[in-house]
Amino acid sequence: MHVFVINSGSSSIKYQLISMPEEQVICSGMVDRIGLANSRVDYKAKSALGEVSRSEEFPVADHSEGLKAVAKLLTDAEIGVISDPDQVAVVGHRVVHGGEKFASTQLISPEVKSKIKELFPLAPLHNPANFLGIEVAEQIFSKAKQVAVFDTAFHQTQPEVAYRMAIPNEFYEKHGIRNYGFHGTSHKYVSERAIEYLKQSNLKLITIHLGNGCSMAAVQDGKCMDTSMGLGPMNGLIMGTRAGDIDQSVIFHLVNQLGYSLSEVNALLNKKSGMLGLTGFSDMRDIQAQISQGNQEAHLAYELYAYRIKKYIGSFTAVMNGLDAVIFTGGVGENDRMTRHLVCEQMEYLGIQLDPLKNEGRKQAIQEIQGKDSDVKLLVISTNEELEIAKQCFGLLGN
Ligand SMILES: Nc1ncnc2c1ncn2[C@@H]1O[C@H](COP(=O)(O)OP(=O)(O)O)[C@@H](O)[C@H]1O
Ligand SMILES: CC(=O)OP(=O)(O)O
Ligand SMILES: [Mg+2]
Repeated sequence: MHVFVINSGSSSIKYQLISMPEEQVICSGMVDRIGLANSRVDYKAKSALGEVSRSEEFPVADHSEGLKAVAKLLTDAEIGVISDPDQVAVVGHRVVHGGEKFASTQLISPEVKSKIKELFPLAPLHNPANFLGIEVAEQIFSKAKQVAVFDTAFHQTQPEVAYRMAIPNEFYEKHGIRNYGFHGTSHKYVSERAIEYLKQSNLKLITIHLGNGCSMAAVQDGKCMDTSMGLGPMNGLIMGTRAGDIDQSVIFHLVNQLGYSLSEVNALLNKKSGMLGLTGFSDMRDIQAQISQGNQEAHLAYELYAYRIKKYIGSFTAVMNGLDAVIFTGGVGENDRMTRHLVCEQMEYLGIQLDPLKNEGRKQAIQEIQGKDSDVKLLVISTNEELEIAKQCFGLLGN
């Protein structure tokens, strides 16, 4: 069964065509910088001739054009992997916010679509792009079943003490204001890999997903017990461009004293803060380069970033009354040894001790980086949200 997985972001589309249940990636790629003059379409496929790839730069006005460009590559006479879009049986969509309505993967119907639309205000950077991806895919892959896999679903096992907020009850009861949590597909995927690898299911795990957006989850016996993001994907950890936890008074101060409008505050906290606000760069590789040039602000930003993660490790360990393993994942978690080093230093009290040599380089898909005296396993595991989405689709429709 061919599953085409689409992960639509605000300005990008990541995609993979995966043959299930073999879990074989037939092709993969990304459309980046949608809406700009220098958009880029990347495509990589395995064919009888070996690996083929193509990268093109041309203006891609919107998600519809982006997906059409991808469909053209999929069916290209020379480097394509299918002859007709109808060969795709299922399209799996990452949908960031599923609210309380969706605790599991859904076959997309008009009702599911209208619910996803209702949730736009809760994830304004993500759900509209996800919705657009669904509408365009329905046109291009018109014979395929469309499936939604929600970032929030894995976190629906959180107990009430973790997800309720101390505001009047009616805001929860009438308006669904509570903590939801995001990146659930990634937290689920890496926690399951860790459970398989450690050959034990009753484990207390902390999964740390560090990409552009960053979040952590406390996972006990395979179930999410708490997570660092809340109503929307803004709070918790410091991220590429998002501030994460801040004192709410900052918002009132910005509005009442500094004359900001609410939409300016929103843009400030979502798009201009985090590592970008602290250093002028959102990509950790650029910030690393600044540190090597002696930039003190860049160094301080790294310390803030790691300090926030340490605080969540402490609180999640308290929540679970113990800790067996910490898992680093996402572009930063998988590649940035300095982040892992700063997070793990001076954590002996919690049984965490990093081996600096093992932390240096990545040799295995699942790499252990703890020292010999560490009570807690420290694992670096590559996330694969696309594969997890394909698995969910196969689970729903495979038989
Ligand atoms: N070799 C590396 N060293 C340090 N950071 C890296 C490296 N490669 C990628 N990153 C970081 O990973 C981030 C992207 O992570 P990713 O999980 O792909 O993000 P997302 O899926 O949220 O777009 C980049 O912005 C960069 O900060
Ligand atoms: C939910 C979220 O923050 O997603 P991303 O990291 O893809 O921006
Ligand atoms: Mg991501």
